[in-house]
Amino acid sequence: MITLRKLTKSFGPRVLWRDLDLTVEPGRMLALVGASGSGKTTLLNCMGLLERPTSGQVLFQGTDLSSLGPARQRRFRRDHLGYLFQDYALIENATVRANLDVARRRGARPPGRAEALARVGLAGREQERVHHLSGGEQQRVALARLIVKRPALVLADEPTGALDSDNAAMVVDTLRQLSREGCAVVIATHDPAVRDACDSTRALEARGRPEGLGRA
Ligand SMILES: Nc1ncnc2c1ncn2[C@@H]1O[C@H](COP(=O)(O)OP(=O)(O)OP(=O)(O)O)[C@@H](O)[C@H]1O
Repeated sequence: MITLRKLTKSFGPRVLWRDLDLTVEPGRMLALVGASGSGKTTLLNCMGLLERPTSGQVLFQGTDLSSLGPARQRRFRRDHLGYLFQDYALIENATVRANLDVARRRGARPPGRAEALARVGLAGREQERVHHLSGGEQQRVALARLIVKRPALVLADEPTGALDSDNAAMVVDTLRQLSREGCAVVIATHDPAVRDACDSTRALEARGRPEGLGRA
């Protein structure tokens, strides 16, 4: 379970969000929505410890992640966190197999590589180089990487933004399957179909101007 407590993020005088409280339980999918620039990516990055909030806490299974030292933060990312991006974020000049092996944890239980690839419709494609695959196939590799990793928390940033409807449905179905297996899933999205497939929605407000300046 991940809990945000009174989380605030500012860039200079500009407050993106203030005193945000949020909990995502295992087995649940949350859609983060809001206008472009409302801070969805920044919020995911704070949850994934890629960025520091200005104030507040990010609690994972009761531990305040922002209070951990760099080594324990790295371990959290390695052991518990899975990311899914619009641009796939794979090692492009490596094989499908190598991309999955990076994620697989030592001593991990099945599903293994072959089963994960079968689940995303890429059975037998282990030896292919990622840069030879289509965009939709690359996102399927990224999904297979999540399946072999089985993270407790998946943060997905516009994961269907560049995909056709079949591949988008594969993304939603796979994230739903991961949530059924106990994962907490947070998806930043502009896609109403993805939002509707989630259990709940959190809308971030667009706050274009520095606080205290009022409306034009
Ligand atoms: N390091 C930074 N320094 C200053 N401003 C930043 C920084 N990172 C993000 N921002 C600003 O914060 C705002 C929120 O950005 P963010 O990418 O989180 O929005 P978003 O809701 O994900 O947008 P989109 O839907 O277009 O992806 C933007 O105006 C962006 O320019």
